[in-house]
Parts: sequence; C-alpha cells; structure tokens
Amino acid sequence: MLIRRTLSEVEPVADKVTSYFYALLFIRHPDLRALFPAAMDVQRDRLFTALLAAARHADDTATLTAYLGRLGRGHRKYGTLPSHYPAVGEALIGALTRYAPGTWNAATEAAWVRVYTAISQIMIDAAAEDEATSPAWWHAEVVSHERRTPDIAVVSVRPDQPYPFLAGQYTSLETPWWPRVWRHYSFSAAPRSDGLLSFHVKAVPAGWVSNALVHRARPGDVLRLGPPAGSMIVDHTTDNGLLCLGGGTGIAPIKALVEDIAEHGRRRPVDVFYGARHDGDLYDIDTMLRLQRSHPWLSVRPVVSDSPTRRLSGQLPHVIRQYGPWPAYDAYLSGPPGMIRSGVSALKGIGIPPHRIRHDEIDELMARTRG
Ligand SMILES: NC(=O)C1=CN([C@@H]2O[C@H](COP(=O)(O)OP(=O)(O)OC[C@H]3O[C@@H](n4cnc5c(N)ncnc54)[C@H](O)[C@@H]3O)[C@@H](O)[C@H]2O)C=CC1
Repeated sequence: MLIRRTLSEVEPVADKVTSYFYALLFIRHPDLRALFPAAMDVQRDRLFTALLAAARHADDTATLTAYLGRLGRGHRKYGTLPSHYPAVGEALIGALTRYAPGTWNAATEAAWVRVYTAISQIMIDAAAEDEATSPAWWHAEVVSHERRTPDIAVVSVRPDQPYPFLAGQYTSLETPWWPRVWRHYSFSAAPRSDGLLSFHVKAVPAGWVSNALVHRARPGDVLRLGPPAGSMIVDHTTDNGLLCLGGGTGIAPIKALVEDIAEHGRRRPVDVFYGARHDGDLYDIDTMLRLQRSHPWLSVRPVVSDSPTRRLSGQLPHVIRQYGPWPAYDAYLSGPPGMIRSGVSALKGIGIPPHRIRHDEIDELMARTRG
C-alpha cells in the first residue's frame, strides 16, 4: 500500500526520478558507470518499468518471483554482482525521498527498504543458481547475412557454446559497434541440429543496433547473446490447432513455431496470417509458402494493409474476423505493439478465451521498437 502510494506520486515525474537516481548512483559509485551503455535513453525507462512491474505484482508471489528471477538471470550479461545491489538501493531511496515528499516518512522508507531487499535477494539468488548451469552470455559469430529488402536482413550466427532455447522465444543481442546496448530479437527457426541461430532484423530510424545489424554486420563479426526468454511457446500436451498472426518481422517466431510443430510430428492444424503493409514487405513469403507445400496441416495467408493488392487486403485483426470459427485453437500473435493490442481484442471478440492467447509482453515489444 505504502509502496503503491509512492509509485503513484512519482509516476508523473518518472523521468526526473530516474535521471536523479542515475546521477546519485554514478556520483557515489563511479565504477558502476562502466556497466551501463554510453547513452542511457532506453535504460532510464527500464528501471522504472521494472519497479512498476514489481509493485504491480507485489501480492502475487509466484508471478513476482518468476519475473524477478528472469530479471536477475538477465542481469548476468551486464556484469552485475551481488555487491552492486546495495548501491542501487541507496540511490533509489535517495531519489524517492526527493521526489515523493507527499508520501515519504519513516514507515514508507522502511517499507521500501524491505521490498527492495526482498527484490534484490530474489534476483541475486536466481543469478547464482543460473551460474551453475549457464554462461552469463554467449559469443556468436555471424555466418550468413542475407539482405531481403533494403532494410530487412536475415542474420544467422553460430554460438560459441550450445545455446538451449525453445521455438517462439527471443534473446537479447549486443553488437560490437554499440557496447552494452542490448536489443531483443526472436529466433526465426526452431532449434537446429547444427546449433545455428537466425534472426530477422529490420533497420528502424535511429535504431543503432538494428541499423548496425542490417547495414554493417558481415560474416565473421562476433555478437554477444544473453539468455533465451519469452513464453510464447507451443504447448505440446494438447492437439489444439494454432492460429498465428505475424505482422512484419513478427513473422520470425511464427516460422519457428511452425517448424517446431513439424518436428514434433503430430498433425495439428496451423493457420498463419502473415501481415505486411505492402506486397514488397512480405520478405519471407517464399519460405512460408514452401513450408505450406511440405505440410498439409499448414495454411499460410498473406494479408496486405496499406496498398492495393491481389492478396487478402486489410489489417490482420480485421481479416481474422472473416475466417473461422476457431473453436479448438490456441492463438499466437507477434508483431508491432498496436497489432498485438487490436489482434488480442479481435480474438477475444471471436470467442478465443484469454488464456489461449499468447504473445510477448507489450512492454517488452515497446522497447524493441527502438531497434
Ligand atoms: N524481429 C523480430 O524478431 C520480431 C519483431 N517484432 C516486432 O514486430 C514489429 C515489426 O515491425 P514492421 O515489420 O515494421 O511492421 P509494420 O509496421 O510494417 O506492420 C506489420 C503488420 O502489422 C500491421 N499493423 C501495424 N500496426 C497495426 C495496428 N496498430 N493495428 C493493427 N495492425 C497493425 C500492419 O498492417 C502490417 O500488416 C516491430 O515492432 C518488431 O519489434 C515482434 C516479434 C519478433
């Protein structure tokens, strides 16, 4: 309760709180500056997003522990050590004291110290447990780089150690040109016997990592990968069909899911709606249609939204309403945040229950749009 009151007081001035927090942290502990990227734009939002998420789930121990565990494991690639947590805690309390004068008192401070101590302990424990089985990061050499459109490339890499993951998941990726700037990309193929991993990257305006990956990366360059993450995976315990909406480069994990179903060998209907703004943006349509020819249970329908076409025309959520019904289907959505939002409401509208609708977290997708 006290925590939520502080958060609602500081939420309107979140920018100021985070700037002041980092200023305090780096003045008191200059050695920690090297763990963060040179430009702090995305980082600023991340801290606050994480705090809000932790506060939002404060009463749901299982969700909170899972979330913080992932966060703690994910922090290993930054070089975070247990000894860094108290420094962060002090700077956080310092920033809240200054920007939440209306709610701050001894009881509130005690509540924050308790919550922060609990949060950091879960993160530290998860990181320590992970250390026993996984590296903090993987080096991965670019082995192929295929430009599909002027701004989209399919990049394949060979990790230096086995990289266990599931189809539908994503990783964080750092290029040698922008140290400590990490961006998320989904795996565009199910796990392969040769261990190669592939990604679909679209260069977005002012997106440092995406532009470097599309316009600069070449075979032989070495990237760093963080651990796999994401829960948009296939439930192999059911025979439900899969209704998949992939918008733009969001088709990448959908293709991985199709390959995963194919490898498991159980015939389940899979209906993919692949959306793009223009015909020429359907950069992976040949691959998807090839998969359709090999697998009778798979149907692929390209949908074009922003220009005249001989294909299906309109936005994915709108088109989906004209098909179906989808009584025994699980739905998977992947693409821009706006498409996910309207797609989820369209799917609920045609009767798919929320627990059968899967997609990556919207917050996480918003961060990706910075490229
Ligand atoms: N590269 C990857 O591994 C992955 C990328 N993504 C995300 O997918 C997105 C792909 O971006 P682009 O290729 O530029 O897509 P885009 O902007 O060209 O749009 C792709 C499709 O989504 C539809 N769409 C866009 N906004 C919509 C809205 N508000 N409501 C309904 N439909 C909408 C468009 O009509 C089109 O069919 C990015 O946001 C990216 O972060 C998501 C998962 C994986």
